[in-house]
This record gives sequence, C-alpha cells and structure tokens, in this order.
Amino acid sequence: MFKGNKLLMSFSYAIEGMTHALTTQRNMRIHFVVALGAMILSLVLDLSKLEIVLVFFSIIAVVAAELFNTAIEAVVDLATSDYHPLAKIAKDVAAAAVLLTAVHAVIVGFFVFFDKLFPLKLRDLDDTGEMAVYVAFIPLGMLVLLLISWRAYTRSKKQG
Ligand SMILES: Nc1ncnc2c1ncn2[C@@H]1O[C@H](COP(=O)(O)OP(=O)(O)OP(=O)(O)O)[C@@H](O)[C@H]1O
Repeated sequence: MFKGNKLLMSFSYAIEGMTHALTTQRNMRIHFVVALGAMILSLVLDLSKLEIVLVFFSIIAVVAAELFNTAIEAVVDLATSDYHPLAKIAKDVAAAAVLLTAVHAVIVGFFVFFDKLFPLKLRDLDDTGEMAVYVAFIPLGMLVLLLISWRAYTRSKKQG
C-alpha cells in the first residue's frame, strides 16, 4: 500500500474511533456541547492569542482523556465480564484522568472568560489585523466538532 494511503487509512480509523466514542459515551457528548459553547465564547469575546490556545488545549485534553477512557473500558470489557478488582482499578483510574482534565478546563474557562464577561468585552470581528488569522482557527474547530457530531448522529440513526 502507498504510504499516503496508509496515512489516510490511519486518519480514517482515528475519525472512526472518535465517532464511536461520541455515539456510545454520554460524557463525550457533554464534552462536545461544552466545547462548542467555549468556542462560540472564544469567537465573540475579546480573547488574546494565548487565551485562545489555552481554551483549545483544554478542550483537546478533555476529549483525548475521554477517548483513552473509552479505549480502556473496551479493553477491560474484552478481558473480563466478571467483577475483578483490577478491572475496577483500570476503569476508575481512567475515569479519574477525565475528571482531572475536566477540572482543569473549568479552571481555565473561569480565568479566561470571567473578566471578558463581567464587564462584557466583545471582539471586534471587523478587525483584519494580526489576530484575524488566529481567530480563523475557532470556526475551523467548530466545523470539526460539527462534522464529527453529524457523522455520529447518522451512524446512530443507521444502527437504530
Ligand atoms: N469488570 C468489572 N469489575 C469491577 N468493577 C467494574 C467492572 N466493570 C465496571 N466496574 C466498575 O463500575 C464502574 C462503571 O463501569 P462502566 O463500565 O459502566 O463504566 P462507566 O464509567 O459507567 O462508563 P460509561 O458509562 O461511560 O460507559 C467502573 O468505574 C468500575 O468502578
């Protein structure tokens, strides 16, 4: 197989994994909704370059931790359907990692958004200066979330 094809395939498997997690994990759906909200706020509020990076990094950390959690749950369920103390440890530790990233995201959200909301400091979207390039990443991020959500939605419809 061509190297390019292989790369494309691994990319498609990764999207498949993300779709699976979104279809089966309620928490992942909550993360996506919160992430979309945070991106909308990042677009309309007057965030700096560093603040946008912090918000995106927090979103990615939570989603990545939830993906690892889903993978660990699948491996544990594959290994045993019986109660096992090690299975409990594996699942509980993975859940703790997600919780930690979510707490981190809440702290970042508070530090970044609070003083832009009270008092309200809106972004000047007509500003075509240096910030425009960085702000363009926000709708791109929203588009990615929406595309994966649409894929998960059509997948779950198909499965009934
Ligand atoms: N095979 C098992 N042996 C021992 N404890 C388990 C086992 N499977 C699950 N548990 C316990 O039950 C909890 C919930 O497990 P479950 O597989 O339902 O995951 P979950 O956290 O509810 O994830 P989700 O609802 O996102 O699939 C685990 O955190 C763990 O404490």
